[in-house]
Amino acid sequence: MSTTYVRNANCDIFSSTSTLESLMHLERHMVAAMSEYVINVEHRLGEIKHYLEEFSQTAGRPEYHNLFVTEDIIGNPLQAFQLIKQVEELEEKYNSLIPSDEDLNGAALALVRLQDTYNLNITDLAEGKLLGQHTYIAMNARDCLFLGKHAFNNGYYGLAVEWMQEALVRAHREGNITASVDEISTFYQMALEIEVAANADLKCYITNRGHPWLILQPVKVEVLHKDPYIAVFHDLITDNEIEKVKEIAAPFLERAKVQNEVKRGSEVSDVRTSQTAWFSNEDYEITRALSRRIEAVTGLSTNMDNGDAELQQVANYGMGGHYTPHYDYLLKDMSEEERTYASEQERQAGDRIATLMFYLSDVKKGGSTVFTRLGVTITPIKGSAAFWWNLRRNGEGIIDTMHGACPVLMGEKWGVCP
Ligand SMILES: O=C(O)CCC(=O)C(=O)O
Ligand SMILES: [Fe+2]
Repeated sequence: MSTTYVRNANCDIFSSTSTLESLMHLERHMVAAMSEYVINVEHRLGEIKHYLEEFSQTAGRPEYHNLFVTEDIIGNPLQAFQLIKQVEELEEKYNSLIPSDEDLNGAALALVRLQDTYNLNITDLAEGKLLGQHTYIAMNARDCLFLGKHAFNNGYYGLAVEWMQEALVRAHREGNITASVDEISTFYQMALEIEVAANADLKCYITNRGHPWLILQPVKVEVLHKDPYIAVFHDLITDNEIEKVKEIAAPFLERAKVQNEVKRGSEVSDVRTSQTAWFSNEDYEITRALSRRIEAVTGLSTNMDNGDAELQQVANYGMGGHYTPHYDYLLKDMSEEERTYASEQERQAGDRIATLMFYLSDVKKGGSTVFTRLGVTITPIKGSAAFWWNLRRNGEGIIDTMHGACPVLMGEKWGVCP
C-alpha cells in the first residue's frame, strides 16, 4: 500500500508540472490569439467607422433626424452581425481551452495539498517563494482567502485557519484591497471554531466499557485526536505477556513484505524495514488472550475465521527500521485482479476497519507512530496500545489516517498489530 502512495505522490507532481506547462502554452496561444483579435477588431472598427460615416451621410443626415428611415440601418447592421459573430466564434474556439471553475478548484486544492504534504511555509508561498526560490508569483488577500475556503470545504480546518490568517495579514497591508478584513474575518472565525471543536474534549479517562473483564482492570484511555479518532490505551498488556509474545515470535520473524503493484505480489521492500511473524488465534493462548482483550476494549470482533480480523502480526524493528506513511485500508482501493494477488494474510484481513497496535517495548529514540496529515505522534510506551479507526461508518477510507513508523534511532521496537 505504501508503494501506491509513493507512486501517486510522484504522479501528482508530474501531472501538476505538466498541467502548468500546458497552461503556459495555453497562455502563449492566447496572447497570439488576442493579438490577432486586436488586429481583427481594429479592422472591424475601421469598418464600423466607415459605416457610421456612411450613416451620417445617409440616414443620419440632419434632414432625416425627425424621420423614421430604417432601411439603410437595417441594411448595414449585417456588418455589426458579422462582428458579433466573429467575436462569438473566437470565444467559442478558445472557451474549451480556458480553465473552468472546476480546473480552478482543482488547482486550489492541489496547492493546499502540496503545502500540507511538504509542510511548505504559507507566508513564503503567498509571497511567491517555493522551496527557497522566488517565483515572483505572489498572492493577494483574496487568493489566500480562496485557498482557505478550499481547505475548509475539504475538511482541512487547521490549514483553512492558516490560509485565512495569511489573508488577514495581507488584507491589512493591501493598498488596492482585494478582500476586506471583515469578509475574511467571518470565514476565519468559522474555520477557527470548527478547528477548535474538532479537537476539543481531548482527554484521558478510565472506563470498563460495561465489559465484565474490564471491571477489575479498567482501561486507561488517552484521546489524541477526535476526528478521526486516535487514542492510546495505557497498560493494556502486561510485561509477562510481552515476554510470551516475543518468545513465540522470535523463531518465526522474517523480513516484512508489502504489496507490490508492479510485480503483483508481496515482496521485501525498503518501504517497510522490520521483521514480522504472523499468528492465528488457534496458535497460542497468548494470541487468544490478546484477541479477547481487544474485543473487550474496542467492541470489535477478532474472529479470524470469518475474516473479521487479520492474523496477529508481531513486528520487530531494529535500528533504522521504519515504515513509510501508508493507509491500513488496503483492499478497498484494489481492483478485483489486484486482490487476487494480495497475500493470504492481506486477503483474509480485508479492509482494516480499525487498527490496534500493542507496543511491546519502549524505544530509546525514534520509532514513533506518526500521522503525517494530522501531525499526531504516538511515542511507543511498553504495554500501551495505539488505536484508531481507518474507515468511516459508510466504509469509506479516512485519508487523514495516513501514518507511518519513524526510523528507530536507538534501541529496538516491538509491536503487535492484530
Ligand atoms: O509500527 C508502527 O508504528 C506502525 C505499524 C503500522 O502502521 C502497521 O503495521 O500497519
Ligand atoms: Fe499501518
